[in-house]
Amino acid sequence: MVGEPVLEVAGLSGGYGSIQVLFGIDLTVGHGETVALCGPNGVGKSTLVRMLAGLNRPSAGRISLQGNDITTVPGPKRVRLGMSTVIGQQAFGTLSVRDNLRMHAYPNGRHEEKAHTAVDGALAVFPRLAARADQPASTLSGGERQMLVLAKTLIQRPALLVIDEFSLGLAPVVVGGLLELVRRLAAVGVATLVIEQSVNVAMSIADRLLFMEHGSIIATHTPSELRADPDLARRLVLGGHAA
Ligand SMILES: Nc1ncnc2c1ncn2[C@@H]1O[C@H](COP(=O)(O)OP(=O)(O)OP(=O)(O)O)[C@@H](O)[C@H]1O
Repeated sequence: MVGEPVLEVAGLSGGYGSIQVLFGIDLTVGHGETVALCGPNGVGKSTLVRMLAGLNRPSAGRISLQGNDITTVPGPKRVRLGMSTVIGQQAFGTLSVRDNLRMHAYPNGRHEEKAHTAVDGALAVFPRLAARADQPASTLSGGERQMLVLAKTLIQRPALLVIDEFSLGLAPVVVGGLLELVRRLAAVGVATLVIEQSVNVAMSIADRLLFMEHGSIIATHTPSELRADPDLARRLVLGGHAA
């Protein structure tokens, strides 16, 4: 790991009512580190993200953010403590791209001039968004909407960024641009946890890949370990379906 953990999850369990989905998840993400969580459909990746975001309560275990126990802290307060969660491509459709970004620039007592600079800085990273700055967010394509969500995180500068379904449904060229942004965020110290179906995409971005099966993390590997043993990656991705 690079540096001290920004996110520390210990023994996290839980699910939906009487249905248990997660069974004792342990993981850490360090300062400037990018960790990818991979695994077949239905193993509990999104459930874990929902618990990190404060949308679902775990039945057991602990979540710490920068040394603070946030297990029972409500979602909005987690944002104030430095966690930014990207779940779906949320945006306010009727507002323009620029106004969507402005909404994230005003909190934390920033004055207007600083907010403008933050918005312009985020738009400069995404020329496609800059060209559409005055268009309603509802008119953006899926990839452009993902860019908008990530541009917001550039403004927020979270300590921890959690991205669900990082590349789902996006063209490779768009994914390439998003990978570049996550690398930039890592370079300025942001800890990132990405949920990613494609092991190839995960290997191109992550320092470590965690593989889940049936609500547990069953393996942790670096990209170089996986490149050295392509069969290992295949077995982990296929999970219980491997021959
Ligand atoms: N609201 C819910 N109520 C009951 N069960 C749910 C609910 N949401 C998800 N589940 C179940 O929890 C399990 C884990 O789902 P989850 O969405 O976390 O998996 P995932 O690993 O993110 O899958 P995918 O890659 O397909 O998105 C699945 O069996 C799913 O059917």
